[in-house]
Amino acid sequence: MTETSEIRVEQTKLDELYARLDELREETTTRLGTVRTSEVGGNHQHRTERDAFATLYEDQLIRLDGAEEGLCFGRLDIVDEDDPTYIGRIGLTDEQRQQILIDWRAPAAERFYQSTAANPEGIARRRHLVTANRKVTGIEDDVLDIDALDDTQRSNLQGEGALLAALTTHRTGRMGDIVATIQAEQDAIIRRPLSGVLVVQGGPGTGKTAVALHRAAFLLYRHRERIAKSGVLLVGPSTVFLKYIEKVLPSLGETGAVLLTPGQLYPGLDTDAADTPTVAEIKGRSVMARVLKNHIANYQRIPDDDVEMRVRSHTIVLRRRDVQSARDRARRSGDPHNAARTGFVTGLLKILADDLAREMGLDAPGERLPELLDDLRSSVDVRRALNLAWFPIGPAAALRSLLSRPHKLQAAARKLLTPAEQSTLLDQRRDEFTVDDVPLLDELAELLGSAPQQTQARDDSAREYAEAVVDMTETGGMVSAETLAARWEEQGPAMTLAERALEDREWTYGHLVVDEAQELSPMQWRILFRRVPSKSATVVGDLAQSSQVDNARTWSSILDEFVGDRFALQVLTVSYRTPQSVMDLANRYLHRHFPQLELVESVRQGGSDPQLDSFADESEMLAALPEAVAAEVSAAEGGKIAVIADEGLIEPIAEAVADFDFGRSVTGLDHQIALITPQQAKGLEFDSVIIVEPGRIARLGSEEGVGGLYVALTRTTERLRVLTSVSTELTELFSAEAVRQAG
Ligand SMILES: Nc1ncnc2c1ncn2[C@@H]1O[C@H](COP(=O)(O)OP(=O)(O)OP(=O)(O)O)[C@@H](O)[C@H]1O
Repeated sequence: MTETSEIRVEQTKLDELYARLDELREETTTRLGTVRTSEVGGNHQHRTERDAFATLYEDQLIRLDGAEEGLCFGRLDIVDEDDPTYIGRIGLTDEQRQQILIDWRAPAAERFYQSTAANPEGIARRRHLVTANRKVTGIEDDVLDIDALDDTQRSNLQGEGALLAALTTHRTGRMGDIVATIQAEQDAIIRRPLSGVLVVQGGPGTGKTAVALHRAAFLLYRHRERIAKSGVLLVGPSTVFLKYIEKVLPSLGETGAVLLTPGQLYPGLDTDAADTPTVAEIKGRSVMARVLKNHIANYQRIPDDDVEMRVRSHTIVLRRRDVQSARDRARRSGDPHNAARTGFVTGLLKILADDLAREMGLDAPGERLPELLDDLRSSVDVRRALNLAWFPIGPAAALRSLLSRPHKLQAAARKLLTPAEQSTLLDQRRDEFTVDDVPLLDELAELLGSAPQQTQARDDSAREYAEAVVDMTETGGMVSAETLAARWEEQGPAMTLAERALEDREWTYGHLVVDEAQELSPMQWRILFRRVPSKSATVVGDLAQSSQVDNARTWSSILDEFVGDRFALQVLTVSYRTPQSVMDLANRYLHRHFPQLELVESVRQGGSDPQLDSFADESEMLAALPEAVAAEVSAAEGGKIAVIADEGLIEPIAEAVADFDFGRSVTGLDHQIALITPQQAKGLEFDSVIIVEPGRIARLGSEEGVGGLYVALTRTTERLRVLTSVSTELTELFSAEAVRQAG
């Protein structure tokens, strides 16, 4: 058979699958219509069931719609089986309940990704189908067991490299799924068991994010009953990054994940404000947990002497020893500060009521107890004395007080932070909360108990974000009728998984996925494991891209405090993004600073050489920028371009490129050109990248700078251009490159 006739065969199969998809859509739409128009009213149970079914059908429809593009992408010819098996985005059965398409996550699909010529696992041939708009446009075959193929089959081998085809398409500003071309080493990670901590270390572009997202989809599918109710928490470095990846899970039919940045982990707060690296480092240390504990304990104080208090016209005494025993009892309860205060205050009020009764000439309070308690409560002296002894406070106020009052910080941090470190924290304090305050607030909320008023009121941006997540999650989470009914019972119909999770500081998720995990501080790990007490987690990152690159840092040293050595480590070494020519330059740069870190090989051999443009000074460089951008726009042929520069240069660059279709930060993803900092560039990729003034990014070789420049160097899928007005270490590497090439 020729390629065209092979394509015809596959087209017939594809037509059959799409026909079934259409049929199921129609059936589900009819069912949904019937449920929706069924008699309104009925008792609560009926309403609950009806709504549960409506949601089920809506979810089903979304799943079916989501499978429209690329419904079927693979075929397996299994030795000794007459009919081939087809693999797709979802599973389908025909009217007789015969399986006609296997979901990529089902056990039966494993061999599609795992089998190799060395270990064919009973597969004679694996076929990738390239499709567009319900048409088969290409076929690629891997023959895994040549002996198992007959002569005709052997002569019909064809293919254009589905993987390379996928890799060389233009970037769209949003990450897509890789379900058709998952590689065996990636698949092995995706399908690992749910429990325990799995760390995936890999250089830039090795598919860590892709693997983490497909693993989340896999776990939601395979362990739906265990984790769909609680959901998956996915934490990424920035809102730009979350926007970049937000479509992957819905495209896989899964929306049971809540996507947050570290600045959004505390309900009511949504911040990307950053501290200086020195302050962030101190705030991130695990010893801060002890500082905070001491700080709260300091709000439980025994007075130096007995305290005289006026209650109406009487004088009573709050005895020091009574305060001490009430405090000890309250502490022994193990309740958080604000909850334990109730027991503390009640105990003391009883004693004071006895005293007051005696002052009034009564033997005991007796029936007048409520009246006496009212008197005590309305006494300013009593309120002040009890508050001084056990001060009710919320997390935000407690943190502000710790970071702004030297004596409070000193009292809490004695022997834990040096006087110089304490001064650093006090000197650098800011009005707004920062990303590194988030775990401190959460820790305080844990120590204090009930949510404080001031953090319940969400500010507008937080609400908007929550709504965006809710919009996304509401639609496709595969919620069972039972779950939905339970949810209705408890919360009413308006609460979706994401909404509840975002509102509730004590919400616990079924699985945690952390991307760019090398960036997290010990305090951030504490908040994450508090959200996922089962410690079922997929942690992906690259130590080399860290803003705190340091030769001694390993995943063991990062996780030791939380899970000891109980984590599995998988390493990915092949980059699917950056061409080898650019990777060589990035490797060389990295190796200079961190010779122990593993170098990355690229799947894309060759590629155009990175280009360096040197200028006499910064203004000359900025003047030349529009021409460089124009050249990249034309070379990218409609693809995406990033201009990456240090924060301080963003404004002048924005002026220089004002005539182009560009956007800054998160809006950059919706324009042809994104103007971003290395921090914002984390995890993203573009067809072409222009780095402006690498010396400013590298900041004289500071650890943060090296990681940042390495990130910037590895964002391109095609072309890299560097503009500089000062000679730097990177410039030297360019000449080395040229020499190497000349040789
Ligand atoms: N098996 C695959 N098939 C097709 N494309 C793939 C595959 N694996 C990875 N890619 C693509 O390679 C690119 C890099 O992947 P990804 O962003 O997941 O890498 P990463 O390791 O997270 O990178 P970084 O550390 O730089 O953030 C993406 O465009 C991704 O879609």
